[in-house]
Amino acid sequence: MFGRLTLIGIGLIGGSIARVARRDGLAGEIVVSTRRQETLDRAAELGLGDRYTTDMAAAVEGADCVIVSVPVGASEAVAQAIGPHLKPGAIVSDVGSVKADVVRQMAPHLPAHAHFVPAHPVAGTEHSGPDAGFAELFHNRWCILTPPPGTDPAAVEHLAAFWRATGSKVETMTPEHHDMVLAITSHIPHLIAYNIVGTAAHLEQVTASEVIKFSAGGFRDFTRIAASDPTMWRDVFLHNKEAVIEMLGRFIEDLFALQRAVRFSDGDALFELFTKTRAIRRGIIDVGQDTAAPDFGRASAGGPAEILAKG
Ligand SMILES: NC(=O)C1=CN([C@@H]2O[C@H](COP(=O)(O)OP(=O)(O)OC[C@H]3O[C@@H](n4cnc5c(N)ncnc54)[C@H](O)[C@@H]3O)[C@@H](O)[C@H]2O)C=CC1
Ligand SMILES: O=C(O)C(=O)Cc1ccc(O)cc1
Repeated sequence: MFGRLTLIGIGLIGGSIARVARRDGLAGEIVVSTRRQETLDRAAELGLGDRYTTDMAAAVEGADCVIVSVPVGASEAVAQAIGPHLKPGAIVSDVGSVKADVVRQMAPHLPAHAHFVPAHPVAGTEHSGPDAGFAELFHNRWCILTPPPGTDPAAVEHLAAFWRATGSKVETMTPEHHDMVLAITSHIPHLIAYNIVGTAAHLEQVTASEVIKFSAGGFRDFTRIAASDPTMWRDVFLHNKEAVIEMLGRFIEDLFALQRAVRFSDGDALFELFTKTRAIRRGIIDVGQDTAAPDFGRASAGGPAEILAKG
């Protein structure tokens, strides 16, 4: 796929790209670069690359493709460091969970002779660091590309082919649309998990040991998500503010409608909503993962507030 692939940042995502690229021969040479020597040493122990350096400028020299896998708040500093050293025709990409702000941070520092194709593999776990990666992470998961208008179609197709070779399914959209969709499907679920675990931890009448002891499946699932990396998630919320606030507004409206239904014992409204949400889950399991990318324009047509308002 690429002669020389440079990975800047070698945590869960960079480490998973390294593993699948190595396993399936997707790159002639893998150069690994990260900020801290300790992380680089660990990556070397794990055999994730062919060459290792903390000097990002040196790491990208002669690279055919550079993939930046760092917390989104660090994107600008990385682009600044690597921009002047990219070879003509190099593809530069990232894996950030936020797209519009990453484009704003990186694009001004990249030379016109490189091709910038931002990407987001929608695949991950609550773990982080080079040990957390695994080659199968991207298998049958979506990877969203958000190339700026005018990007060389051949470069977009080259990166798309790389992601397909990792096992991903590829979809292209604008960064703004990406950020709105991911705000509701990923960012707000994480915010809710952080919030509910925080609320439980602050309860005065319930001890911490009771929270653990009596946590049913639902709460346990939230604690897994709330164990996600604090730096990464702080950066997601700082850099996708507008979309998160917009979607959070809708979420809060719907939550108030649900509170009202509980207060007034409106069993019919609750039953109707829960029936619809069950069908949505079954739809995801039956077809969603394997066929089309989710269409959130359609899904927003009959939200909880509308269903509950009718009841
Ligand atoms: N964790 C997940 O489930 C997913 C994460 N992402 C995105 O991938 C990116 C990387 O996330 P992970 O691999 O999970 O994180 P991680 O914490 O496992 O790895 C981050 C890497 O970036 C390096 N790094 C940290 N700060 C840096 C800085 N200021 N300058 C240069 N390098 C720095 C670290 O040394 C490490 O190698 C993030 O932008 C995140 O939004 C995308 C999909 C899923
Ligand atoms: O662990 C989970 O449940 C996730 O949701 C993983 C994840 C985190 C961030 C992303 O941008 C994509 C996927």
